[in-house]
Amino acid sequence: IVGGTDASPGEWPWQVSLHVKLFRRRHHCGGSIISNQWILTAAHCFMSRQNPNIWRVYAGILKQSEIKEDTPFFKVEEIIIHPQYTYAQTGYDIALLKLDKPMNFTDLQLPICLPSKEEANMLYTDCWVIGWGYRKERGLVEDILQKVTVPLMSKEECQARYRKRRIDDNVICAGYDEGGRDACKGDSGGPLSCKHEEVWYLVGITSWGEGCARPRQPGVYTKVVDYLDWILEKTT
Ligand SMILES: Cc1c(O)cccc1C(=O)Nc1cccc2ccc(C(=N)N)cc12
Repeated sequence: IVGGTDASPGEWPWQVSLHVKLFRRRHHCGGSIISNQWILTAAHCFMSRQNPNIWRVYAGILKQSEIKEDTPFFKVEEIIIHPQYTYAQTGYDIALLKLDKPMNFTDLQLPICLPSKEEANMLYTDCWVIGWGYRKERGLVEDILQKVTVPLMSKEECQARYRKRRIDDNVICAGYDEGGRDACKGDSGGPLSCKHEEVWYLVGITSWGEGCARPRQPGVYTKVVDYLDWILEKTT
């Protein structure tokens, strides 16, 4: 996250850290708890790493330094990548992780609501993106979970910013024309959470952007409401 601030314990209880147990600095992606056995994340997190056995899901943590050899984690029973995914810039950047066993909800690990189809065109005005990703383009994984508020923008405005690309219908863009505040590498798969009438909704999944926090280069997020049928088909 570029231009953010430290999150507080229990502020974002649906955020998880996806680790690959092969490398040293192991946080690879974020994800969101949507039920006691399912995590929603980005498909691009799993390119070249689709073997469920190498992944570990850490929930209820605020700092990466809390994770030691004996810190409990959830194993992944199944990785379901959207069948139309090829790479982040062309959309369908969404994946589901089935945990090997249901988690117990606590104050530090709770699900976030999926948006409803009736609210598909809702203009959310209180949206935040979070993660342990880079603070700048040539950065490192952060220790303390970061948060930053970002305004949503229309698809037309987003397409105007990314003239060289076709902006997929099923994405949401968010960011500031002046730049400075955005998600970045390592935040991928994490939630774009929006609060509406005291309830938090999983509106987007951090997917890509040209660099990070550059002027007129907004963050691009998978538009979760457009995948409700796919999510329900796979998780029920
Ligand atoms: C390609 C690249 C790097 O190698 C290092 C840092 C950023 C980038 C990059 O161009 N964009 C990105 C690469 C991977 C995940 C990203 C997630 C979000 C954003 C965002 N701006 N909202 C940019 C990303």
